Amino acid sequence: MAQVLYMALPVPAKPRKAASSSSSSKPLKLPRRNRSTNISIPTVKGSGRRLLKPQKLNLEVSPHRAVSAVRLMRIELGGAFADLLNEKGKGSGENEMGYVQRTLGFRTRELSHHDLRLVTDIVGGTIRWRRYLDHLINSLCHDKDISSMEPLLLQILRIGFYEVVKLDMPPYAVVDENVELAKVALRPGAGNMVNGILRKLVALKENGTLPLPKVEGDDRAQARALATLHSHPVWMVRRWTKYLGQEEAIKLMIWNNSEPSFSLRANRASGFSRDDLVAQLNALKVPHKLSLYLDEFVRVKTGLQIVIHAGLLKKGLCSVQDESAGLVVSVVDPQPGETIVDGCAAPGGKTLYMASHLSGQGKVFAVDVNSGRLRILKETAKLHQVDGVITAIHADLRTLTDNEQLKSDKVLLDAPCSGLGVLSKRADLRWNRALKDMEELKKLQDELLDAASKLVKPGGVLVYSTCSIDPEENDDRVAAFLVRHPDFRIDPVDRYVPPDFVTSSGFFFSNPVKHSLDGSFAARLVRDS
Ligand SMILES: C[S@@+](CC[C@H](N)C(=O)[O-])C[C@H]1O[C@@H](n2cnc3c(N)ncnc32)[C@H](O)[C@@H]1O
Repeated sequence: MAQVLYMALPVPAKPRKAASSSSSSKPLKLPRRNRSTNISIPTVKGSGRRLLKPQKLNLEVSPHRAVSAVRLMRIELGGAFADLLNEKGKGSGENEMGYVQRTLGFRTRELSHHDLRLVTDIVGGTIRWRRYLDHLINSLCHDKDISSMEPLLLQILRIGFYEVVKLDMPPYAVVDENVELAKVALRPGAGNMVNGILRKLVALKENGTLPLPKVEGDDRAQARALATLHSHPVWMVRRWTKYLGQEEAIKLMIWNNSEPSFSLRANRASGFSRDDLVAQLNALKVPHKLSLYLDEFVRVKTGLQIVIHAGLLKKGLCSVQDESAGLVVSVVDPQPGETIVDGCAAPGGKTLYMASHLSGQGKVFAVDVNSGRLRILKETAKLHQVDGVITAIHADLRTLTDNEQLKSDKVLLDAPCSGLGVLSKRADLRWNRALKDMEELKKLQDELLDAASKLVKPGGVLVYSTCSIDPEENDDRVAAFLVRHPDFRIDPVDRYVPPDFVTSSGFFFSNPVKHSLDGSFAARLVRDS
């Protein structure tokens, strides 16, 4: 009965062993004990209680490390999206326990909100720093090539290395906990190996002799060293060094590796003002700052989990939306009574914001080729009480060019892009992009621009936007478009966004390093009457 109660109530964290900042030369001894137990876990389903079949419950392994290791494996092997927001639902702690059970062979206690926060930090950080961590692991495992290492063992090592080197956690606790995880989830020998390697790392760190590369030699060698030191793919370092210079490229990588901050947009279509949002954030004790640029936006550095758990998003009172995305909508400048095509609309961040500007008069045609993402858009539109002005269209934009009914005052093309402007929020993205993607993306962007232009009424406006900082996806696409479509001209955006965001060509550009926002781009193009 005591164990049943244990599952039903929030469980206090396992008492930590005394942390030590010095690394003793003695091998770390782990107490021999029975680490798992078979118990029945009662769950409440609907109105009746249902007894699940007995599950192996492990009370010794730290739950957030076990969940982090399994999530990292899923992301790397299965390509699962790094759900850094950790909303309840798919990818959340609750569902994840099933993956833990299947992967490790045991469950841990359920995750508390604090555990979920730790999972988010560890998973995000370990992914961001993967190249750097792997370099260190490789250097310390002379006899083992990490590409042939068991996937779970590698993830446990990465977590331990990240905690020691980047989180500066007490080494004793990190070694002890990760050794425990490796022993229980793999075998005692794996625990011994983790023990030996982590202890070597701790010693090197304390002596200030981590084996890191020097930035020297020719351009290629320097790019390789920087790529390791700042944990990015070499091709990105080379590209940014070419476009921005080495100093700015380094600043950008430092930004991409920093903890992301988020903005919230109060949904005025639900009658919820920014003052209302601020009052709620004060009540929840979530630190925040008003946006300097947009009336409905508030910046939140920490405490997003609290906002999510308080249900503000689920009630449609606000959205998580970066100010840079809000400023793209400012470039569109939606007005009541207008018809607007959002050509690549899902999951709908900009559609919903544009719709909220229409005050119930006008129409947004939200087109997207991805039915799943479009479904999310439709559901959120209802929640945000703007579904009356939104018509969702499941189609490839390139097939809609002859549709007279869609000819609109304004067309927004928020094109599929590399996402190189949002790497601080999308920790996994840098490893999922390749240089060859850029060529395919540019071709798609040109085709979509051509298609979008056919839906603009004479005298109407086409806004082309991306969440990329790469000139080849931004300025260059616009320049190529204007050559193909001499009936369009640039309308400088200085009437729509603060001067700090206006480029010399009259485009909108948010620079992550300069503005502390996601990187995004928008060009406003007017069609001849
Ligand atoms: C950058 S995302 C759009 C984000 C969206 N505007 C927002 O603010 O939430 C690009 C979208 O383009 C869609 N897409 C890609 N190719 C498309 C095509 N040929 N026709 C229509 N939509 C397309 C993708 O499914 C994806 O949802």
